[in-house]
Formats: sequence, C-alpha cells, structure tokens
Amino acid sequence: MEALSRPAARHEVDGLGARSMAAIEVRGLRKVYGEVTAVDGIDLTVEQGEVVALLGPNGAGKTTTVEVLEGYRPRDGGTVSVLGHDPGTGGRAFREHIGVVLQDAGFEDSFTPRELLRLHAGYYPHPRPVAEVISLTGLDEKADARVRTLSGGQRRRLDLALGIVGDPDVIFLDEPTTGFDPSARRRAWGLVESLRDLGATILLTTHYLDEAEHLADRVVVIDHGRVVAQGTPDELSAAAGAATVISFRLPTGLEADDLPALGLDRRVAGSVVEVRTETPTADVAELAAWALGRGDELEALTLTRPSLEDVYLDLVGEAGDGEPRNGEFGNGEPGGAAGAAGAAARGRAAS
Ligand SMILES: Nc1ncnc2c1ncn2[C@@H]1O[C@H](COP(=O)(O)OP(=O)(O)OP(=O)(O)O)[C@@H](O)[C@H]1O
Repeated sequence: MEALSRPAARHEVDGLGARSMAAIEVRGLRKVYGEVTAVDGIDLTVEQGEVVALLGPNGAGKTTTVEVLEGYRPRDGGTVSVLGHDPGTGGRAFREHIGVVLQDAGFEDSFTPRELLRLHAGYYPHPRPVAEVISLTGLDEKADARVRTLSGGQRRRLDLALGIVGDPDVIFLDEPTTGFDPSARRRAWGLVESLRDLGATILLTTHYLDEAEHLADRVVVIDHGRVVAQGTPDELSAAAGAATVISFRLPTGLEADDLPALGLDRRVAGSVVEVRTETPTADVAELAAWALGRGDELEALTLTRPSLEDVYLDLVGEAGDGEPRNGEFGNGEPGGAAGAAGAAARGRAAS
C-alpha cells in the first residue's frame, strides 16, 4: 500500500471555529418515508479525526442517516451539524470539505476514471493530485478505460477515488468495500488508515464486522432507526456482558467434576471443557495452579474474547430482526432496541 504523499494539512473550515468542536454532532435525528420511520431519534457524535463505523441490519437506517449528514436528504426532525454547518443549508462552503462515497453512485460511463477524477477535482479548492488518487485506489490499469468497461469492484474503487480526490476533512463511506476482492479490500483499509493518519474524520457504514473492528475507533449499532449500542468493540463487549471463554482438554483420567469451581458456567463436549467467565485472569490463574499442583498439562488451552460479530448478533438478533439472540443483551446503551420500520425495497430519490 503506497503512502499518501502529501503532508497532513487539514483545512480551516468556515464556521468550525474552535478545533475542539466535534466534527459531526447529531441530536434527535428523524426521517420518515411515508409510513416508514427510517430514522427514529438518533444521537451521534463523531470527534475530529475519529473513525466511526455505523453497523446494523439491512433497513436499519444507516444510509438514510449518512445521506442526511451529507446534505443529500432533508430530515424531518432533530439537529445536525457537520464541521459546524447544517448540511441542509451548508452549500458550497460545506461541500468543499466533505467527501462522499455512495452505495450506488451513477457514473457517466463514456468517461474514463481519469477524466471523471479531473472533473471532480475541479470542484474542490485543494484537490489531491489525480495520478496519486488513481494509484492509491489501484486504478492504474483502468485509468484510461471507459467506465462502462470496469468491473463492479473497479467501479467501487472509482467511487472511493472520487470520494477522496477533494482531500476532504470529513469523509462518508457507505459500504466502501462491498464487492472488493480480498486484496482490494486490504488496500482500501490501508487507504482509510492513511486518511485517518492525516487527520480526516471518517464515518463509514459496513456489513463487514471485521472491517469495523479493524478500522473503527468506535462503532455505533443502529437498529430500526435507533442507536442500540455504541462504543469501542471492547466497551460493547463489556456492556453486552459477553463473557470470555477459557477452553482446554481435560487431563486423561479426570472428570469435569474434578475441576475447581470456575467461571459463570461450563460446557463439556467429550474431553473439551469450555468455561465462560467474566474474570478470566483470576480463573486462568486458579485453573493453572490446580493443574500445576497435580503435575498436569492442560492441552489446547485457549482464551477467546467475544468477537464484535458475537456482540453484534446478540444485539440485533441472528435474523437481523431486532430480536436479541438471548435475553441478556437486549438493552444496549443508549436507547434499547426496536421501533417499527420495515426493510422494504428502497430507492434513492430524495424525499
Ligand atoms: N427513498 C426511500 N423511500 C422510501 N423508503 C425508503 C427510502 N430509502 C430508504 N427507505 C426505507 O427506510 C428504511 C431505512 O433504509 P436505509 O437504506 O437507511 O437502511 P440501511 O441501514 O442503510 O440498510 P442497508 O444495510 O440495506 O443499506 C428502510 O425501511 C428502507 O426501506
């Protein structure tokens, strides 16, 4: 992954004033499409230089939220500030400082990526060099091909290229790596990390939990138009009460009943024991002391932390229907789950 060539130089933004102001501040955001309440009172703060991932099942309201923040959709309630501007009325001064990667941006497909990037760069006061952006997004081979000849993943790279060519302060990435092959994905991650290192604020939506875990300082889980949990992946695990699992093989000749009392509960499958615990350090120490005292080696001893995927599925339910998988994790902070919003077909016409 090539490094970005230009030094960090965030721009002064009209109206932003004190640099301590959050880059994005949303309070009580609401958006209704006819009968469907797509966004039902979302509060969201993204600090300058922070990378935040919006997660949630299909139809949760992520894209609608991001489109309101980008100024592409009017809202029905709440207050929104992006770099000190109301996106609905920010105009050019606002647009010059944001970069947008939409889910399905339409291209004029008789142009080439280089032509489109040059055109787009012209809208910004301090664009990145087009050749650099082409190289960063891995479009070198296709830079002068007609867009209509690009594959789906290559078009997505062009989306990304168009989103960063203006060297924006705030970048909105709506499912930025959907359709990427694994190496293109890694490259895109590297690019996002470089942009963050240069001080950009990034709000991304994704369905790839490993992507959120890898890139985001903080994740915000949305369901039925509401925030059901937010925090770092570690904080989410803690808030959800997700336990760590200690797993090992029972020493030959022993039964599970021979073990010391450990953890919240334990499961035995054949000779493998799994202990769920909220105090892994103490329990591992006790288990190790017990085994050492007997002169036993605990084979296949592992400690597994709950992944973001485990926590996410507990929050939104495996069916993505807003029903938690079990009773424990339903009340993520803040807000609690569930309003009513169908996951019907969606269009992109502003309404
Ligand atoms: N233009 C529209 N007209 C009517 N309903 C819409 C429109 N756009 C979105 N919706 C509805 O609003 C709700 C939220 O949709 P949104 O696209 O914001 O969700 P999402 O979380 O981005 O979903 P996905 O993960 O599938 O992209 C859904 O019920 C959707 O059907």
